[in-house]
Amino acid sequence: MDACGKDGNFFSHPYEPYHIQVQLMGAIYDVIDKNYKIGLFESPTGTGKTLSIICSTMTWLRNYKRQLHLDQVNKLESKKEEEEEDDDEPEWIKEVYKEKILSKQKNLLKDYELHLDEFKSEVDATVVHEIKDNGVDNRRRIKKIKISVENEDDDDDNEFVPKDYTSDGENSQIDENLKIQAEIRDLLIKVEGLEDHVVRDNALGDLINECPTTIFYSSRTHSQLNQFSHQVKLTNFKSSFEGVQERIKYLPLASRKQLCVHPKISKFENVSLINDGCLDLQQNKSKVKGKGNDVVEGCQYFPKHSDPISENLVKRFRDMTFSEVHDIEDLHKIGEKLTICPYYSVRSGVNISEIIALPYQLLLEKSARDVLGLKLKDSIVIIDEAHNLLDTISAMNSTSISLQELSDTKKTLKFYMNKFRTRLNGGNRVNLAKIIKMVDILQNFIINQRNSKMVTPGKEIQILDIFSDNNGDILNIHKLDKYLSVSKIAYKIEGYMEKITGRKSMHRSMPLLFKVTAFMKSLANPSREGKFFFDKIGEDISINYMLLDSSEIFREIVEHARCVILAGGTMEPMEDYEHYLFPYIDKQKILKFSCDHIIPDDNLKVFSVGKSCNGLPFEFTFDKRNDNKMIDGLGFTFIELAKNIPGGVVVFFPSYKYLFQVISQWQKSTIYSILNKLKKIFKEEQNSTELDDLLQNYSLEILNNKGAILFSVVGGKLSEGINFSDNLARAVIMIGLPFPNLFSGEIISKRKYIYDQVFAKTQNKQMSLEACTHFYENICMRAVNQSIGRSIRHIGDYATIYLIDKRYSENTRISSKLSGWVRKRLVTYDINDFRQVVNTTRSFFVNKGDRI
Ligand SMILES: Nc1ncnc2c1ncn2[C@@H]1O[C@H](COP(=O)(O)OP(=O)(O)OP(=O)(O)O)[C@@H](O)[C@H]1O
Ligand code: SF4
Repeated sequence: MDACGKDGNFFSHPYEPYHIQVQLMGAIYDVIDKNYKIGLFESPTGTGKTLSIICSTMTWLRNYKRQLHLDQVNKLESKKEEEEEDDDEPEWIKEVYKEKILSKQKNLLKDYELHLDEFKSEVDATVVHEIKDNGVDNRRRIKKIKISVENEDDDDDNEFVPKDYTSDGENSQIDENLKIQAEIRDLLIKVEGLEDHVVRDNALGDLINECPTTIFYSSRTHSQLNQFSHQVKLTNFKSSFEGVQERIKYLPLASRKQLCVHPKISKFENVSLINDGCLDLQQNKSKVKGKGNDVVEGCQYFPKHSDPISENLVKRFRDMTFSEVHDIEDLHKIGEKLTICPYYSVRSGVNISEIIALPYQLLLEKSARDVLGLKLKDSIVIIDEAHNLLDTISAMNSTSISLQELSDTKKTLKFYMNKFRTRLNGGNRVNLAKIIKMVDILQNFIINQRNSKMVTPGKEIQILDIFSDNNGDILNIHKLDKYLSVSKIAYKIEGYMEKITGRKSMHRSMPLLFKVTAFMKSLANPSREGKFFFDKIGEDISINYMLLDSSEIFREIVEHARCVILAGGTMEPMEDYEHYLFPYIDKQKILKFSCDHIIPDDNLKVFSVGKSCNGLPFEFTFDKRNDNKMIDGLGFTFIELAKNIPGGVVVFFPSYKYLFQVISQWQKSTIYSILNKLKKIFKEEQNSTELDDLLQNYSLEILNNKGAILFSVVGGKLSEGINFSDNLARAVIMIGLPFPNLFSGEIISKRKYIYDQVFAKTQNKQMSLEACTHFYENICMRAVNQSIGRSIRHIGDYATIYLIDKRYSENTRISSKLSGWVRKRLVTYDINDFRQVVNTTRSFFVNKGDRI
């Protein structure tokens, strides 16, 4: 039970909750119920955080809804009394009246639940399973229907030519009157036998949710969101009306990348291309040559508002979605089955939902929220894996372009212009020429600055300087920005280049022309809180635009929501969120809670190792880390540890470069081969795509032999999201402190910004410098906490952690920034006495029953 007597039953937890889960659920409930504005929660991975979040928020919501119903009845009753003015009705009549109003609402919910029951069996029996079991047939059907669209591989490349453009942007209106071919729709209905359903009155669901509060759950990756859906599936909550079985109304939202069912558009790897491809389809009536000269306008899956058949399909989609808890993949299948676009159809469920799960992008961007119709007012906003939230908001609003990229873009644009010159109207030609000119201006600016030795990382750039000796101006950028948005030219050109070169630009995180487009948009609309500056990537020079203050973007969410909950496995140090994410919030309105781990105290030991086994001090600072004697000392220390640790050992290095430097040094002597014999060495490669193979081979080695050692990099592919339970990591070793590069343009700009902000407030140099140091250290320590949290995954798990650098023990500010559950298990001993580390390690594992 928590301090207020709430236990697992109160929260309808599907398991017997761990002690810390009860505490966490109680604290989250309090944030919502006691009108805190912000909750900051750290719950180590493996402690069932997701269920704690779901159970506490849903319990509160259902309690709130019950109370809301009673309040509504009381309000109506008082209104009636006021109108009738004589209040001498007996109490029992009032009760009957109340009962009557309540049962009306209750019956609505009951009817909707019964209505959903019908869909549930249908979804189970026909959609999900049929597609799984019988996928080939379904896919073939869909292929057949869309054959005309597939055949649009026109010889004359029409699809890559933008629609005629005029400068007043008259083509910018999305044509709302696009018609989805009636014949195709009829054909689909015949194939699917949907007539019965579409004529059914599906309006029931529209009425059932009068609660103004929705729970928004947001996480970074698609797999985290799916994991959340699976945890929601495990739960069941007390209904908001006695005697009615009330389902959780759960709606997962995603981008077109996950939800587009168009056979061609959905094939693009890159979300920008899918977005523009979809919008382009809707903007342009694409005449398509197919069998029987079919003409398809827009996307045939796009829901059409004035078409009753289409509207009914959307409602049907919504009810199938709510018939049980579904994940994104299910929604995709339901959309395919109903031949209605899931990306657009999900919006019909927004007002009924109790929990909406969505990726960061859709929550954090105002335009995305508006398009989806998400109302944050009075809502409970949960941001999971929130340790990178500041960086994520900054990255979402930052852009960059390098000299090399500008040069490649110019070549591509010129090539495209030559190819399509005769088919581009005047408006397109003029604007493409202007884009080339703008690229020229940027290129020349960088080259001139470089030649005048004016380029240093972090050096601020004023937009006006870029345009000072040329005739490009800000007005032009605004016009170009509009052209880029309306014409979808980046999509057209990238699509064409991919076709002729076979080059998969779609595989890049962002195709080049989209990058240039995004950068030009920043030039056109820089935020007050953003800055332009130079940076260097090897020999290449870039101009970066970075949002330095994320709090303004986040402010609208905080101000509208009832409360915002930031949760994560490693949230410490937490002060950055208060300083840089919601500095305007009164501290009294913030509740912070850092959970212990579920493991018993003696299942984890943490050592800070200040000296090697041969007595050399460990200090992996930038200046000292190249000392080969220290690197050899590290090797001997590893050998000693490897002799005394069972199973797998995961090691985190501060960078790939340093990892390879250390290995090549060890290979010069016998260190590498001795260690490799004790535990086979595996290492993460910077550009490797074969992570699964690496992990599988590492696991197999541990299973079959004496264990293995895995070298990886902080911030690399293995430091987040991958869990090393049990024998996969009996030890985690952290080498040094992974500070980001102090001389990168990004860090220089951020530190300067923080300094200026603090100085403006305090006029105190010392305090301003300290704020910069804290900020810099916090980035490092969050990364340390994230990496070392990989090894303990469940209540019975046990491991040791070695923090290899004397600064971990000598600098108390550093050790105070370790996660609470790690800090409290730091072994106190003479850090210069390595024997003690070895002996304690040995007895730790012997006590656990391991054979060393
Ligand atoms: N009290 C409990 N008893 C048994 N199993 C539980 C309990 N609480 C949660 N679980 C289950 O344990 C599994 C692991 O949960 P896990 O710790 O990974 O969730 P999490 O803390 O949200 O993880 P992460 O921080 O990695 O997102 C889940 O399948 C969950 O259903
Ligand atoms: S309307 Fe839907 S299915 Fe059609 S292209 Fe757009 S996202 Fe894809």
